[in-house]
Amino acid sequence: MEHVLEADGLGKRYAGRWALRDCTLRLPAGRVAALVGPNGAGKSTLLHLAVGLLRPDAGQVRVFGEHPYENTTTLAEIGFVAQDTPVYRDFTADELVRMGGKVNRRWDATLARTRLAQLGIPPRKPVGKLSGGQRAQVALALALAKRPRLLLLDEPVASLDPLARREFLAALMGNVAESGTTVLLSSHILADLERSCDYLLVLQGGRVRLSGDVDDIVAGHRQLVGPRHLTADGTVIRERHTDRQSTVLVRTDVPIFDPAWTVHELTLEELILGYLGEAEGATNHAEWGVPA
Ligand SMILES: Nc1ncnc2c1ncn2[C@@H]1O[C@H](COP(=O)(O)OP(=O)(O)OP(=O)(O)O)[C@@H](O)[C@H]1O
Repeated sequence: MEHVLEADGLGKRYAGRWALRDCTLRLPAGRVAALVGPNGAGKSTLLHLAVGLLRPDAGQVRVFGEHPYENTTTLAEIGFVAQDTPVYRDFTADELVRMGGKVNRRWDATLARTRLAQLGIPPRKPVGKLSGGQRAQVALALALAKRPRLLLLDEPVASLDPLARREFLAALMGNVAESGTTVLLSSHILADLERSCDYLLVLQGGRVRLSGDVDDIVAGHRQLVGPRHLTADGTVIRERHTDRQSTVLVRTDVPIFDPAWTVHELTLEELILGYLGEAEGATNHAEWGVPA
C-alpha cells in the first residue's frame, strides 16, 4: 500500500515543551483523513511539519517518501490551507488566481474561477474585505487549483455557516474522487467527519491516540451497558459507573456474547468523544498560582 504521509517517532518542541511527541502514523494514498483532537493537541503542528514549514525536533516525517522541510519539490505536490486562511489580503480573488498560475506548474485557473463564481465570490474586491467564510472558500479554491497530490486543511470549515460547510465538504469530496488527491483535514466538527472522511487520526496531548480506517475503527468498538462491576472483554477505553450500572466503551475484535451486557454500536462522533473524554485535560494550576 502506498503511503503519502509517514511519521516515525515524530516530535516537535516549542520552548522546551513537546507539542507533538512519539508520533508514528501512516496515511494511505487516496484517503480523506480526519485529524481530530482537543485544542492544543498538536494538529496544526503536525500539519506544519508535513508541509515543511517546521523542522522536526525528534524522529522524522516523510511526504511522498521525502523529507518535506524546506523541500520545494515536495511543496509543489502539496496544497495547504492554514488555520487562519492567510491569503494575501490586499489582492483580489481574481489577482490571486492569476498569480497562482505564475508560480504553480499544474495550475488549473478554470477550476478556481468556476468554483469562485459558483459561490458568488466577488472577483475584484480585496480578499481582506471578504467575510471569514468567503476567505476560507478562496483559500480552498486556490489550494484545489494547484492540483495537489496531498491536500492539508487546518480547520477549513470553522468559519463557514452550516450550509456552506456542507457545500464545502461536498465540493471537496467531488474534487478528491475525481483527482485521487489524498486529504488530511483537521476539524472540531465531528458530525461532519463521519460523512466525509474514511480515515481517522486522533491526537491527544501531542500523541497519536487512535488511527486507522473509519469503518474498521467503528466496527471494532462497542458500548456496553450492564450491572456494575461486570468485567468487559476487550480493551476498556472508557468506563462510567452509577451505583448500579456501568457503561463501558471497549475495543474488541470479537462479538460480545455475555447476555448481561446490552451492546450498542457507536457513531464515529460518540467514539471519538469516548476517547477524548477518557483522559483529563492537562492542567496548570501552579503556573496560574491557584490551588488545584
Ligand atoms: N509557535 C508556537 N510557540 C509556542 N508554542 C506553540 C506554538 N504553536 C503551538 N504551540 C503549542 O503547541 C501545542 C500544540 O499546538 P497546536 O497549534 O499544534 O494544537 P492544535 O491541536 O492545532 O490546537 P487547536 O485545535 O487549538 O488549533 C499547544 O500547547 C500550543 O500552545
